[in-house]
Amino acid sequence: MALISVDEALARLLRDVKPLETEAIPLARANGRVLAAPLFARRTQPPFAASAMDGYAVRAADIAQVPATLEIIGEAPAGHGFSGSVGPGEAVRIFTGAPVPDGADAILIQEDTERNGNRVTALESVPQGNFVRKAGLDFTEGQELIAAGRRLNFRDIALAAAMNHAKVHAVRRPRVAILATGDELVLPGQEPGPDQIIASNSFGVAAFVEDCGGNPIDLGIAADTEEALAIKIGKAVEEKADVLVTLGGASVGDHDLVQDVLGSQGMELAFWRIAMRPGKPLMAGHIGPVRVLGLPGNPVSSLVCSLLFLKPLLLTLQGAQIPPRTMETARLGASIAENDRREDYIRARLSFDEQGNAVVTAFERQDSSMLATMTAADALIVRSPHAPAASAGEIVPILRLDIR
Ligand SMILES: Nc1nc2c(c(=O)[nH]1)N[C@H]1C(S)=C(S)[C@@H](COP(=O)(O)OP(=O)(O)OC[C@H]3O[C@@H](n4cnc5c(N)ncnc54)[C@H](O)[C@@H]3O)O[C@H]1N2
Ligand code: MOO
Repeated sequence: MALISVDEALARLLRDVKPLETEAIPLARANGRVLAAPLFARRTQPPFAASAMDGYAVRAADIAQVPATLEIIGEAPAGHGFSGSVGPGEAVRIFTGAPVPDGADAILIQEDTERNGNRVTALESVPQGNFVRKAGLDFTEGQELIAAGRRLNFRDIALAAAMNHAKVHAVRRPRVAILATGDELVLPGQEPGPDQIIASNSFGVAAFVEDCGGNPIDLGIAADTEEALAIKIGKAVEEKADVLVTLGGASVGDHDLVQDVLGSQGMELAFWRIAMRPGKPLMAGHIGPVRVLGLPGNPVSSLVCSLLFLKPLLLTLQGAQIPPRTMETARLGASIAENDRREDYIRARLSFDEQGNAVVTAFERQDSSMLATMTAADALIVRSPHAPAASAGEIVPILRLDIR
């Protein structure tokens, strides 16, 4: 089978993927969730003209000539407006966030005054509207402020609260069953046999699923037998997973049985093997409603493929926009060789030169088993198929690893 391009693989993976059902959730649990419907302001903010500073509510005309002494007729702390009206020669002691009383048209900050009993002397003049936040400065009732499909972040949560939403409608989290495969694997904390290693991929992928708004379901480790694999794959269907991620056993070896067993469980294959490094043996398909993504076993391959394929799949299931693969560029810190036919994702360190330009330097060793390099990396340099050799200083696309 020929290798297909990353773009073609993504298109096949996402074909016919529809957003999951929606649910109402408390705002306090909405971080990272995708809005199912636009959010409209349920109130105007601020709801009244408010003071932006601690000081005195005055009539600007009264202090056009300074010094000018005014009579303090009351006080307005936040949460307790002054009910009277400020007349000529009068002022109200006011604090940040309090409603500006009728009659006043400016705030004089306390640093520019001298207080003497219930009189205050203005030492500076101020223009009308000084330090007054008009009603609706931030937003007005009915305004659409957060679009459907937005993955809520800390700023959105604050805004949704200010708009007076205690709950929001979000797409439910995708359920993602994760199955490690291989006789060589034991769980962290166990004592591996002489020919064994610790299973790392399922932990990394589960954390990544959470980062993408999904709920990981750990199916454990299946031994390299058809029976063991069939039981675990059946479990993913039983658990009503939206996605089944298998790890390893995707390549061409005699013990790479995953695809065969998935096939015997009714999987329809969307693609297998792509022109990408790392990640060549990537496979996708579906067993009825369960989307299957077969990630290669090499640890870095499983993580890079998660970034490039699992993330768009989980975002699409949640009705969210998929960001472009690369949005940034950097200058090469050292030359890189010409590329072959596979789109290459090169682990690299980011730094900044004296002018503040981002500089990206590839690690010398790029073996897809090296997790320590993956953690040391800040970004992946993205090399298109057959990209010519590039020298230090040339600008290349990068994919940052430190953003969620
Ligand atoms: N003759 C060929 N051999 C290989 C090819 C090929 O095209 N022809 N492709 C290579 C590439 S590229 C990759 S990537 C690997 C991936 O193969 P599999 O998906 O079948 O993965 P495994 O063989 O099961 O494992 C590969 C490697 O990763 C380790 N591993 C597996 N699962 C885990 C886990 N959960 N945690 C940590 N490490 C894991 C496993 O022990 C192996 O070392 O195939 C190449 N071979
Ligand atoms: O695709 Mo493999 O992932 O190059 O190591």
